Amino acid sequence: MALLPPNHFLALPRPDALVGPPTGVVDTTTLAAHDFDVDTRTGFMPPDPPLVRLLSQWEPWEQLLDDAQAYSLQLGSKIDITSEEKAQSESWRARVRQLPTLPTSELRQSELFLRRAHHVLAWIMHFYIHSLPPDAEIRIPAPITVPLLEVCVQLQLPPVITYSDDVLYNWALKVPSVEPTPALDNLRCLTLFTGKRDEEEFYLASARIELRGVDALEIMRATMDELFVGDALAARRITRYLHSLVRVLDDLSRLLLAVREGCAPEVFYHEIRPWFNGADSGSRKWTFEGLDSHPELVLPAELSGPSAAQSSIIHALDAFLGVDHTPKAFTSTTTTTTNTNTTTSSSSSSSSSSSSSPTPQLEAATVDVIPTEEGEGGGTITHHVPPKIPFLTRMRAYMPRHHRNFLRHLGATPRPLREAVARAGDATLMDAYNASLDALRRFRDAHLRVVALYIVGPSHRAPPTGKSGTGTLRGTGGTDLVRFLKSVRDRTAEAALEFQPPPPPPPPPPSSSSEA
Ligand code: HEM
Repeated sequence: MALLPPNHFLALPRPDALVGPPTGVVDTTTLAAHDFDVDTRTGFMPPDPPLVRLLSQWEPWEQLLDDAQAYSLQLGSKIDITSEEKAQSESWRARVRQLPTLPTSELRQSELFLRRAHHVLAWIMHFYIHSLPPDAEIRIPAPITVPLLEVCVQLQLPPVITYSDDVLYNWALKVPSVEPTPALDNLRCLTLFTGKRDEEEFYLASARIELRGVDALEIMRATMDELFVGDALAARRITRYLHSLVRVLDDLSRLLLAVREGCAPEVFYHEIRPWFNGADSGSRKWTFEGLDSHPELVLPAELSGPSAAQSSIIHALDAFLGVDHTPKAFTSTTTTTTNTNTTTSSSSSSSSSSSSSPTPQLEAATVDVIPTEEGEGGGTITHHVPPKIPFLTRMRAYMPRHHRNFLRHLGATPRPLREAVARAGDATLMDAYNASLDALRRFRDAHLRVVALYIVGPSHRAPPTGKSGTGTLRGTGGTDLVRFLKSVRDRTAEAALEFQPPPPPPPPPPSSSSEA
C-alpha cells in the first residue's frame, strides 16, 4: 500500500456511507468493493451490522414493512385463516397500492442504502404476494415494482428476496460488542415473516456458517499463495492447511445440524417456507405493474425464491477444491418472460457466470421474450420450466455482484489446487486433499438429512392439496430436490484423487560376471 500513489483508488479511505464517494471516484463504500467485498473478519457477511432503516424520505416503505410484521400478516393459503386476518392483510395491501412511487436516485449515494432498499422492497413484495388469497391474480403494484427494479439495476440483482436479503444483510448484534467478528451466539435478525424464533434460527444457521467459513477463506488464500511458490515446503504447508480445512468443514456441518435446536420442521415447512416462493414455484404468473412507462426496466427470465444455494461460501469451497457440478448432460427447455415494450433476448449455454450486467437481467439465462399482450400493463414472469443453465450457476445471479466476481476469479485461477495435487505425486498431500473433499461431502450428507427432516418428511405428512402434479418434490429454486442434492453430494465425492505410486526404478543393468 505504501507504494501506491495517494490518488490510487486502493489508497482511498472508505467513503462515508451517508455521503458516498465524490463524483468520478471508484465506489469503495463496501470497505473492499475493489477487493470483492470479502472481509478478512466476516467473509461474505459485511463487517458492520447492516443498515436498519433508510432515511426519512423512504420512511413510507419502512413503515409498511414494520406494519406487515406488527400485524402478523398471514399466508393467504393458510387453511384456517380468519376473516379478520384476511381483512387485515387486504387493508395493508391497499396501503401498498396507494403508496407514492418514491424516487430512488439518491439511494445510489451508497451501496448500503441500495442494499437496505432491496431488502425492504423485496420483503414487502413477498408479503404482498403471499398474503393474497390463493386464487387471486398476482399483480404487484407499481409503487413497489418501479423502485425495486431501479434498485436492482444498480445492484445487479433480481427483483425477489435473495439470500443476501434474508441472511447476509439481515442481522444485528443482540448485545453491543467491540469484537471485530460477531460472536455466533450474539446475532439476531432484523426482518422476519412470522416473527417466530424458528424463522430467525433458520436464517441464523446460515449466518453462523458464513462467519465460521471465514477461516476456510483464509485457508484458501494461504494455500493459493503456497501454490504460487510450489516447492516442497509449500506442499507441506498446503497439507497442513487442508487438514485445518477438514476441522472447519466439520464445524460447518455441526452448525448446519444445529438448526434443529431452534427451528421446528413442521413450522418451517408450513409457516415459513411458503413466504420464500419465487415466481417459478407456483402456478400463478407474477405481473409487475407500471413497467409500461419504464421500458428501461427489464425483468429477468425467472425468479427463484431465496435459498442457501446462493451462499458464496459453499460455492467458493467447490471452486477451491475443484468440484465440478456441471451436469454431464442437461435437457433443453425454454423459459418465457414478457416485459412491456421490451424485446431483449440473450442466450448462453455456458456454465460459468457472466460478468457484471448493467441490468437486472439474470446472467446467462436463456430468454425468449414475447410481446406483451395489449393492455397487460406490466411485465409478466411465467416461468414454470427450469432453464437450461445448471442450478448452481443460476444461483450466482442472486448473489451480490462483488461475490459473484470473487467466485469467477477463484474459478479462473491459473494454479488450481486439484491439478497441483494430482501432479505432485505426494501421497500425504493427496490424503489431505481427499480428506477435505470428504469433509465437504459430509457437509452435504448432513444437508440431505436436514432437507429430509424439514421438507421431505413434512411434505409426506401434509394433507393432499388436490393439485399435485408428478409428485416430485421441488426446491425453492424449482429443483427436483432429493435427486439434485444427491447428485451434488456425489459429484463432491467423485472429485477425490487416486494415488498413483511412482513407477518402480528401472532394473540395474545386467552384470557381465553372471554370464558364465
Ligand atoms: C433447515 C435448513 C435447510 C433447508 C430446509 C435447506 C433446503 C435446501 C433446498 C430445498 C435446496 C435445494 C435447492 C433449492 O431449490 O433451493 C438446498 C440447496 C442448498 N443448500 Fe440448503 N437448506 C437448509 C440449510 C442450509 C444451510 C444452513 C446451508 C449453508 C449455508 C445450505 C446450503 C445449501 C447449498 C449450498 C445448496 C445447493 C446444493 C449444494 O451445493 O449442495 N442449506 N437447500
